[in-house]
Amino acid sequence: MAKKSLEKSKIKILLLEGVHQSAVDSFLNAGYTNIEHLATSLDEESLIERIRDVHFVGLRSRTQLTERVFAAAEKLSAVGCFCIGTNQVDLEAALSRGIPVFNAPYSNTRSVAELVLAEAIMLLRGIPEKSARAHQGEWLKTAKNSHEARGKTLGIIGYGNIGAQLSVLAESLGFNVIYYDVVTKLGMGNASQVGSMEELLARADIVTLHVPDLPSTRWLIGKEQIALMKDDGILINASRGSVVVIDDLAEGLREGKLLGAAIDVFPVEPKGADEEFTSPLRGLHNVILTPHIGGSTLEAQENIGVEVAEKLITYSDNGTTITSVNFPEVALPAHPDKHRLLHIHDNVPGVLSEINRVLSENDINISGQYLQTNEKVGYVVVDVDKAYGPQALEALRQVEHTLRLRVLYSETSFQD
Ligand SMILES: NC(=O)c1ccc[n+]([C@@H]2O[C@H](COP(=O)([O-])OP(=O)(O)OC[C@H]3O[C@@H](n4cnc5c(N)ncnc54)[C@H](O)[C@@H]3O)[C@@H](O)[C@H]2O)c1
Ligand SMILES: O=C(O)[C@H](O)COP(=O)(O)O
Repeated sequence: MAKKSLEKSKIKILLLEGVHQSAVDSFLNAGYTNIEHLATSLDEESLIERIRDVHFVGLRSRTQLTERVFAAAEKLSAVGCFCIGTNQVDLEAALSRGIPVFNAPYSNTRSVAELVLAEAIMLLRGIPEKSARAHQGEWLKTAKNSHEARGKTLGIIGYGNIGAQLSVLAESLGFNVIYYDVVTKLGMGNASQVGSMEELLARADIVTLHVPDLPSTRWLIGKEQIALMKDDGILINASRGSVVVIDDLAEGLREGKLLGAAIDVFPVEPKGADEEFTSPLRGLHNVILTPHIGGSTLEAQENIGVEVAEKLITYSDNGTTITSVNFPEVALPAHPDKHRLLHIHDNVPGVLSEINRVLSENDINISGQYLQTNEKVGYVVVDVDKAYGPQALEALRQVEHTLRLRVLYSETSFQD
């Protein structure tokens, strides 16, 4: 009887944090029907219980995939972050188990850029305070501390996908744009790169942060950096809560050094809608506080749902790891009527020749082969003629340094 891959209906997919329905629809359209779709995140213990028989997990920025969670996730094949950031996932723990992690690096950049631009204008006009007072029946009609955006300098720290998109939108409104990045980057439009963060802090009327969460960006902006900013400067952070020392920012605002701030991400964020949000910034004038919604637009979420689901489906169906954030990137064109072996191993010399020795000893003809490695892991995709016995697969599993072997039988797809 012809060998069959695990039926798609048996491949279990767990989607957390209200991942958009577009992801569910993509899986269903591709034949994957065993989907659990939760509106919330799960804490570590609950996740450990729920993830044991899960093949693919999808999450957003709140769910922590720790070493303990990966240790419990015996069947986990791949992770989809339905967002940009992947700092919530222990990427090393995933890699050491041969599990690729995917994300959506572009789908919500526009949403963040638009929000930041809107906040910059609101803060330049003192709208948060004026609006709050009006709600209380007061009429704060004054031009004091109110400024046009035109001609102001917007300083972008981190000129990646979001920073660069923001740069274009901001210039079209009349901002002068300067940016600081650890990498030398060509500016969009007339934006110009400055040589140091200190220079940017000193020159910008509004400083906005768009760096990833890295050891080098932890607490990047604290007392010392705020002191370097212009008097009446404005700080916006929609990157990660670990980038700004929030107590120092609160002090800068209370003392009147800064005119205002807009903060979307916090060092500690509530785990759900029923947990109180606490922050030293609560109650301060001219401060916009938002609950980590920079990328939360229907447009972005719908696009992210499709983008990441497709990456997981493609990996499940044919082993493609292109755009994975932690894995060697491999895409081998399909060879009709061949079986596909996906061999994931520690990146040490000699594994590929050992795999080929096993294939040769078992008289298995290779139709196509592609190997990619990163510092830790090697990933080889081999398309082979169908005739071989179970002992060949077992021998491949026994190759020293093997982390994982998957077989995609040509009739359908996927096996363990
Ligand atoms: N608030 C939200 O809802 C929301 C939504 C999307 C993304 N984000 C966050 O926004 C951030 C930026 O996202 P992106 O897609 O633009 O990332 P990106 O990777 O495209 O760009 C990040 C840039 O920061 C630069 N950088 C790294 N370290 C730096 C440092 N110490 N100083 C200056 N520059 C540095 C990099 O070189 C890169 O150009 C990420 O932290 C992401 O998680 C938040
Ligand atoms: O990394 C991201 O894309 C943002 O932080 C958005 O995360 P979210 O999907 O949890 O809103």
